[in-house]
Amino acid sequence: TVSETQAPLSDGIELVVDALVANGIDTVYGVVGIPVTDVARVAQARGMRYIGFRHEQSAGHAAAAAGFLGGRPGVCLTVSAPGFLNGLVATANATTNCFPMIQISGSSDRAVVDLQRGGYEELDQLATARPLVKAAFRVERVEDVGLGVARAVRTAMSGRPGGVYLDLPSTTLGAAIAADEAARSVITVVDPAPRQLVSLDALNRAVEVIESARRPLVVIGKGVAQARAEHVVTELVERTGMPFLPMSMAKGVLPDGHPQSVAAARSMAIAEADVVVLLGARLNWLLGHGRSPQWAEDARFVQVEVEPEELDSNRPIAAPLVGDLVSVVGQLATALRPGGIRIDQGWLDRLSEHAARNAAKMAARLAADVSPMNFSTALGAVRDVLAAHPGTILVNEGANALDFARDILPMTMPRRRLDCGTWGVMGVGLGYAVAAAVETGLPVLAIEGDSAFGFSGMEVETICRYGLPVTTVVLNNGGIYRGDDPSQAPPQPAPTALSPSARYDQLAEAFGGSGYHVETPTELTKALEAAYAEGRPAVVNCVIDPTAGTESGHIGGLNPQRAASAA
Ligand SMILES: Cc1ncc(Cc2csc(CCOP(=O)(O)OP(=O)(O)O)c2C)c(N)n1
Ligand SMILES: [Mg+2]
Repeated sequence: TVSETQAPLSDGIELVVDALVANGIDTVYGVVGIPVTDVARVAQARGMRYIGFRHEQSAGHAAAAAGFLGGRPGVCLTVSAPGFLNGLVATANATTNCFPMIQISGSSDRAVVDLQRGGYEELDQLATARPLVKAAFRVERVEDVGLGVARAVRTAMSGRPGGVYLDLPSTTLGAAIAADEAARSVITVVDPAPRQLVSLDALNRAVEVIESARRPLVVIGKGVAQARAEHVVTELVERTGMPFLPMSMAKGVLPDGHPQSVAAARSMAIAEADVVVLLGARLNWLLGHGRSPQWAEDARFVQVEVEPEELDSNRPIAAPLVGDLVSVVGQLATALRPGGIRIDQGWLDRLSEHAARNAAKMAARLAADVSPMNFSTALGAVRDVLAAHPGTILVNEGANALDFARDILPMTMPRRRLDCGTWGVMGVGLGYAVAAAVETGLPVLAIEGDSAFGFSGMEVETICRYGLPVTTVVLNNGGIYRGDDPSQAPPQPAPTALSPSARYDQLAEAFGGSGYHVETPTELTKALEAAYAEGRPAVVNCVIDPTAGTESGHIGGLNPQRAASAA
């Protein structure tokens, strides 16, 4: 309360909300509790959306997805210690994925924590977060809250985007400050991700390398989707005629059906390319570290990358271009002369023939009349429904559920696919789905392995509580990778086993959503069409042949190669 004479007061809780609003943040994803519940209340009172989750990891994944989709940091709000730790997985994953997000967490009284006196939810959260995120800041003084938020916004967005941790002790949140001083302390960040162009020397070097190519290949990474660089990348690809390969979350930057896409001939394109142009794509494990035999020993790499230290991480980069993708790809597209690259037409023809053969083999698998369904026949039905709803945002996780869906479900627009990403994290699904629906208002289709679904399954209640247009399809093969793994010690279930007759559809019904249990492609098609027509929360329990999967999907080779047991 304010007496007649006293100047109006604000406090840390009001101030953190003022600072978020001043920086264009309109949504907070979180789980409330001590000491942040009033932050969520004040956010709502200020006209922001607060989306309350069942687990902080999903709230954090939602904030990360909001950052990827929305072009400004997503914000996750967590309570101290265990809530902070639950959210930290998502902030670390956002950092690995280069998605801009801020995890704001309450923390316990420093005076007690630093003397380890056994305080409530005692943990040095700043020290815990620092090694796992792009940057971590703590605000001790209430007058610095605006500065802390501004630093978090700029750090999350600039250079290589990532996850930033902002620690707000309960004492800071509760501290009073004169309202006029509070207003003056708020900082609105100007141009959080400034343009960065390359020098003429660097540009000419890259032009020389690219124009020397006979078998060039453009690899489009999710950084292009994140940077909203689809227009300049389309110009570069179509002006030069170079074939391109999209990484999974870059699908749709150019439509998957584009004549220059060589996704269906990926291995051949990678093995035979003599000049590789990496656009917002890192030569990490997802690209075999750029090593032979997957890649040609003498291939030369041009890399457009905002983080200089990424260059040469796996292969020497013949022409490094350090800057932001929109600026640098625009410079490159202009500098490359039409017809300046003499691409080997015979190579292009062989790639097209190979891609057409692979596409025909896939089409046969999708149309196979088998029962029970397998991944191909189920996803063949999904593919046809998705084609009728091109604006859909697709969320996808699992092992086989991921690998088959990535190859079978084409994307035609950028930022319409969200999946396990660079870290291969299970548990992103429903958090990503919530953010996709909240941020875009578009229909969301989550294609989930049954194990992957379980990591965030309770968020079905969140989806139902907000009435979001999210349809979750559980590809239920009764296990992690497959459902027929023999147990080493019956009657114990095998380590990979899940309930073979689980009815995930009934979870939706428990919270007022629609549930569908399907065993054929026709039933799956009908369920999806009904869910789209309703535009409300739905879970489709899709029975898949338990023998249909392979251990670890396409990356089984990463498991330990056990020489002893092979002997
Ligand atoms: C946080 C975390 N914990 C465990 C794992 C290890 C894993 C990789 S893929 C996967 C699930 C595979 O089963 P699912 O039923 O979803 O898919 P399918 O192959 O179609 O049967 C697990 C548990 C990862 N990557 N992340
Ligand atoms: Mg499974």
